[in-house]
Amino acid sequence: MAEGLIANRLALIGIGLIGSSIARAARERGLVREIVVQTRSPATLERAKELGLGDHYTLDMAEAAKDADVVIASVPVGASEEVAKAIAPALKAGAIVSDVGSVKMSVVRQMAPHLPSSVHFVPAHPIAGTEHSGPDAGLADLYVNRWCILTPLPDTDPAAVEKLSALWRGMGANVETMTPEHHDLVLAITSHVPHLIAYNIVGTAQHLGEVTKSEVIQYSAGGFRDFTRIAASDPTMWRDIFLHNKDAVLEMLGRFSEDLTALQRMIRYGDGNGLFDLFTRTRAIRRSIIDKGQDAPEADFGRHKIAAKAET
Ligand SMILES: NC(=O)c1ccc[n+]([C@@H]2O[C@H](COP(=O)([O-])OP(=O)(O)OC[C@H]3O[C@@H](n4cnc5c(N)ncnc54)[C@H](O)[C@@H]3O)[C@@H](O)[C@H]2O)c1
Ligand SMILES: O=C(O)C(=O)C[C@]1(C(=O)O)C=C[C@@H](O)C=C1
Repeated sequence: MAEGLIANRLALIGIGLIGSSIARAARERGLVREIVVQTRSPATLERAKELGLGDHYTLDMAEAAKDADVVIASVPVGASEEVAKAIAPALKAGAIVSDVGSVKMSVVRQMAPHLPSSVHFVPAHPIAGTEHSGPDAGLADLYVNRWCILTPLPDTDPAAVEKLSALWRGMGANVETMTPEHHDLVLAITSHVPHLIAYNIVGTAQHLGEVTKSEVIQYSAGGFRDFTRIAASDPTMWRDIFLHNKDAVLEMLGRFSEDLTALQRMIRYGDGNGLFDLFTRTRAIRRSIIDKGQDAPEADFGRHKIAAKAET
């Protein structure tokens, strides 16, 4: 295989923000020889063709998976089982099957039982995205210097894990491996709960606007705007994330609510020192995240801290 080439045929099931970013990055960096694009709507498939995202196009998942060395599902996590069932009969022996879902335990549960033992299943999650969706939203450099977490099962062939890692590294990502359980706990606090809070505060502001007939939304200042960018994210994707990472999200939300109540008390009882101390600590943490570069390889996922806390 030519230098830089990781696979001959890459099949992309789903060609939205994440799938089309993979297509663009893999093509631009010469990581695969051919790309097969699958999506369920003829209009999106036509758009993918216009954008030149692949070499072959189909609406049929099994047709796409046939003869592929690597198949990556980039669909809402709730559709994972449907994908596994559809592609399973068409997969060639030795193929790598992966995904990009924001939740990992549920994806493993949905997909693993349907995949033949002759293929290698290596679930993955690039920690990179935007609030936009669809094939036009993809970016060739979306994964550069971002983390991609792989959650292989204990009996997964290390060579397959290494091949998928090489593909993600080839797209510019830093690759980390962890268990699906640990992934779901970490992402609940770093990604899922923040999205829930953003969705919620926009809802609260809108409700307030309706009740008082004031202009809450119209005059929302920089803080609200910065804080709520992610509330514009895709409703299907986020509905599925919350339904499929229920336990970890509820665990982190419980902790968040307790901390919020503590803040509420400080305000109620005029505990200025308490507020000042907390804001001083959080400012230092937030600044260190920016200084380190959130996605730099040295950054720590805080996994030990979170795991230790969750076990208490
Ligand atoms: N958007 C992000 O920031 C981000 C980041 C990392 C991972 N992810 C994960 O990537 C996956 C795809 O997200 P995206 O942002 O590319 O979404 P998207 O909406 O841009 O694209 C979704 C694709 O999946 C297809 N699809 C939707 N429902 C389907 C179904 N029921 N059956 C088959 N195909 C279906 C759509 O036709 C489209 O091709 C999700 O699992 C999400 O959790 C998203
Ligand atoms: O930047 C954004 O818009 C994102 O929400 C990206 C983000 C995140 O929370 O960091 C969202 C979901 C993914 O699973 C991975 C990345």
